[in-house]
Amino acid sequence: QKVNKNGKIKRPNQSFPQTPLMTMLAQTIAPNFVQQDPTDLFDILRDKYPLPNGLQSPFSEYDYVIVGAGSAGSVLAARLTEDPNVTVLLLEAGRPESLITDVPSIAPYFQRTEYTWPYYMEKQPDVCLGMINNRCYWPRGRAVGGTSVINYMIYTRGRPEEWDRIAADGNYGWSYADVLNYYMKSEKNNMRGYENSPYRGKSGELNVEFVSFRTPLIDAFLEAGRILGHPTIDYNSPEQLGFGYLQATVTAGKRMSAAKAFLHPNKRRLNLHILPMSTATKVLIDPQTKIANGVEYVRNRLRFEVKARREVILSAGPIASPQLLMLSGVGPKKHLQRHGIPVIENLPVGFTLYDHITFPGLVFTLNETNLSIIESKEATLDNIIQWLQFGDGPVATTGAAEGIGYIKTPVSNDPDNVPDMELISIGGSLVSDGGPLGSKATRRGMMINEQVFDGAYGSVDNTNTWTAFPMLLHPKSVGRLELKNNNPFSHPRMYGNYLSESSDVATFIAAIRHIQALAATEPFQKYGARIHRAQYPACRNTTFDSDEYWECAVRTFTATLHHQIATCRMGPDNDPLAVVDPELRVYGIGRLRVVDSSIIPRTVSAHTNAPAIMIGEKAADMIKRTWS
Ligand SMILES: Cc1cc2nc3c(=O)[nH]c(=O)nc-3n(C[C@H](O)[C@H](O)[C@H](O)COP(=O)(O)OP(=O)(O)OC[C@H]3O[C@@H](n4cnc5c(N)ncnc54)[C@H](O)[C@@H]3O)c2cc1C
Repeated sequence: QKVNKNGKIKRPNQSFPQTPLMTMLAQTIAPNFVQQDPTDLFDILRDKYPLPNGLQSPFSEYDYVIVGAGSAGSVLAARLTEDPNVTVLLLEAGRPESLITDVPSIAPYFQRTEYTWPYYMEKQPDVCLGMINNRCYWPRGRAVGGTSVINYMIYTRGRPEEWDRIAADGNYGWSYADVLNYYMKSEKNNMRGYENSPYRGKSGELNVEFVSFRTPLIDAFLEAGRILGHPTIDYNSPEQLGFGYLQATVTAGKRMSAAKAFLHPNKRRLNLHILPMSTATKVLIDPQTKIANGVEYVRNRLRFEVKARREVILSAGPIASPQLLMLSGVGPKKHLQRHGIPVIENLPVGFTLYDHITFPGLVFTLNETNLSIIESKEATLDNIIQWLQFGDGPVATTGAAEGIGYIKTPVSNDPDNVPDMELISIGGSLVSDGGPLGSKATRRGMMINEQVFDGAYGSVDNTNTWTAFPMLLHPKSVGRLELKNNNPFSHPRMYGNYLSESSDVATFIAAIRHIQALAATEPFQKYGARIHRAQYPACRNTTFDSDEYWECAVRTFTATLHHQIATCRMGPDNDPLAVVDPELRVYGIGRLRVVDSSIIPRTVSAHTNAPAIMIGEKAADMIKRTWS
């Protein structure tokens, strides 16, 4: 194949032709597999995943081929290869993580780096008005470790009622009691005070810790919560709703990605072959038998095929897994035909897409200095050395997120004790990394329009502030994912369809009122907390602090917290929107499963890293059972 100047394969709009000579040649040039990219200046800082035992190239056949070494794929590969007689190839498009991605406080930086798939939501006229080109940015992780290498490390599991509802829909094996076992299996709880909790795992590989550095603002948040009736609790315990200190996937102050937990310790297993920088382009499915038997992938600009004796498993995440299914002929018939893809199975791939959105613009100014995190003050050599040596200090903060509170707003009509909003207390706000020397990484990571930002927050940039991000847990609005074309290197079209239901807007406004009430309590008032009167171009005709103003504000800074789910929705066989069954097998196709956050069928009150890891754990047991 020809290669363009960016190192990307130039390919026509149809799948590229297989030339046997090319494949043979590729498979005999061993350095293509063992050599890292020689132009990669940061290679020295990265983890390495050579093939074990000095192997120069991968086998042509494995028991399992897993696509995507992300949160789910990493744990799945590790568990399947516990049996030394089982072989696994783990294909990953991204590179291994590095010393830099270990630094929790710079999490916002990674939303626009080589570790990111730079996806955008399709333009929606009434949201994301304050973003560059009025479009919301949907970055995903592209790394060994997947999105857990670029995320904010927040550890949450979802409420019992939510998982029980998923099970009640006909998804056997997915009740809260079932999933709790798998959450606990992965977890190594390192949080003082929770040692004897019956809900915390002790001997897993995934370290969960409190963040070692906190500002006084988190104690104000928790105290304000108690005043308004929210107890301070372990918010991941099933008993009640409340507020708590942030629980994070970190180990001694450093990021604990899924790769660090599950792949790094097992990289010398002879039966686990991990191939970074290898992009799957298609699942090979026999159109007659409808059985998946391998994967086509591209590495070092060359095309390869690998066979799977038992199963192919897609763990490429909520955007790439449905895309790969559709490219392979599994998806909505008419849609595939429109793109010239031969249809093997007609399934509603991409028909359901939920996301968790937030409004990051509710900023409270404070009248004391040295309260909140201000990047330009914290970025000192002393602090960096402190973190390198001891894993604490301001560099250990997970992007300044410090606490979480679950609330059920007055507009909720949920009959159960299920929250409709999560509040994330920040030891600062969107303005904390501004100023002349500031990185502005948070606003840039969200692709906020700088002019709109400066107009709204310029007067308080780089000052002491507090905010809580309200995260809409159970949106009624449903999005959709489609192919743009049949080129595996194109990004799909993603429609968030945000705030298209009025109840979603009402829930946001109710949450904003609740955050205002928290800020009005004594713990915040002793710091002189005052709401900042941000002015947005689109909201000029509204009165500040009216419901109309807040709706407009939310539609201006409509930011995703990156929890897209349900694009390969799990469901029983009578669910017209289901793509996989409760054992994650793709309907109508043999030996093909999807194992990642794309299968979560309904919204849960959780950031989706821990759920994805839980899904990988659970899938490993289901797969082992199938083949035992
Ligand atoms: C900026 C950001 C912040 C977040 N913060 C949090 C947080 O604080 N807490 C939390 O719980 N969740 C958070 N999330 C969400 C969470 O991290 C993800 O939902 C979760 O990691 C998804 O796991 P997954 O296994 O479904 O997919 P991923 O972890 O995304 O893994 C998919 C993998 O497949 C690879 N891949 C894709 N296509 C191909 C292909 N064709 N060939 C080979 N490999 C391929 C990708 O490169 C990736 O490594 C955040 C997400 C983002 C983007």
